[in-house]
Amino acid sequence: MSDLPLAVSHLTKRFGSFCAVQDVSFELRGGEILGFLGPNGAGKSTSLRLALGIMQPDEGQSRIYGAAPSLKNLHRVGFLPEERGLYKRMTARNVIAYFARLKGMKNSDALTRADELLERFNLSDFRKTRISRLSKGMAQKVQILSTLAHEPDILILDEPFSGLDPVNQSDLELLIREQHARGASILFSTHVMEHAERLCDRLVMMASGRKMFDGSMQEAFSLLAHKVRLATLPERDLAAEMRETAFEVAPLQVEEDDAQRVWWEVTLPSGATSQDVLTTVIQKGILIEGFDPDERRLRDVFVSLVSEAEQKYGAMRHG
Ligand SMILES: Nc1ncnc2c1ncn2[C@@H]1O[C@H](COP(=O)(O)OP(=O)(O)OP(=O)(O)O)[C@@H](O)[C@H]1O
Repeated sequence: MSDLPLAVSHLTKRFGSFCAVQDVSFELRGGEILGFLGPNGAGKSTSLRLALGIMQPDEGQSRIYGAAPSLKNLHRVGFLPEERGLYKRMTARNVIAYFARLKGMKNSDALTRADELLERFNLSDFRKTRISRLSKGMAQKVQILSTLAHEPDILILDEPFSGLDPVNQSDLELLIREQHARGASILFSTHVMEHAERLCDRLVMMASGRKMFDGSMQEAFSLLAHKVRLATLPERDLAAEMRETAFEVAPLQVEEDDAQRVWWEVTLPSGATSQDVLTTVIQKGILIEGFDPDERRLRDVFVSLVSEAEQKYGAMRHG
């Protein structure tokens, strides 16, 4: 039996002539946090439903610890679906305990666990409040707690951050880290790159129904040209003076700034570091008046892959 918590291969799903998911393969490895990224309509939720056997693929297969999804192995999974919904007339405490019991916990243990989780996430005052009386964000927190109350080995969270305020988003990040620390393998989907940047070991990026990237955060960043910004005194023409080097330099701002500096953007060849740029500039006797190291963000990788997918595959998705 495979040790891989989740492995999907060549999943394809069509709705009529529309291809929601096309030949998608990826895996969730033991003990990792995997970010599942993609714009609206990319096929993330459909892929997760296919992965868990909630929906059947037209092609391809899914394996949870080496076996097709079944009641037996789904006990090891906590799934937060995209569509939220809890029994509105039940109290927060009972709803968490109910889901934990469904996944095999004893009633008394399930209630104790519900109390612990509600306390831990500042919802103790609401333990006897019906779901219908909770705010949307609170109800979502309760739903997330219901997903993980039975301490599953695998957590699959579809857009867990959406609809939460910044404080609750931080609480959720903490919760995900705690679940990771106890050994859970976690996959969460999001459009909010910052969460993925802070939490994930690896990323899978979807766009236009296809997998566009699968790799580490570092590998994602290496897809982008690495740039730094440098300021010089206005009399220096850094672009001209660096022409014979491996660095490509372009003026960033024609006007002098308040400190009478001009800014330049330097594109680094692969493997070069910010330090290499500084060394080269200093060796040329150019005074550096300002330095702004590259802040490559996942958002940039995302935008670039999404536009590539739309150009390549956008039209092919329909029929
Ligand atoms: N049951 C369905 N019938 C028809 N089309 C569907 C169905 N489910 C999903 N789709 C379509 O498949 C595409 C992918 O949807 P999916 O919900 O998987 O995307 P997503 O990446 O999760 O998007 P979002 O981030 O907006 O939730 C969308 O264009 C959607 O309209």
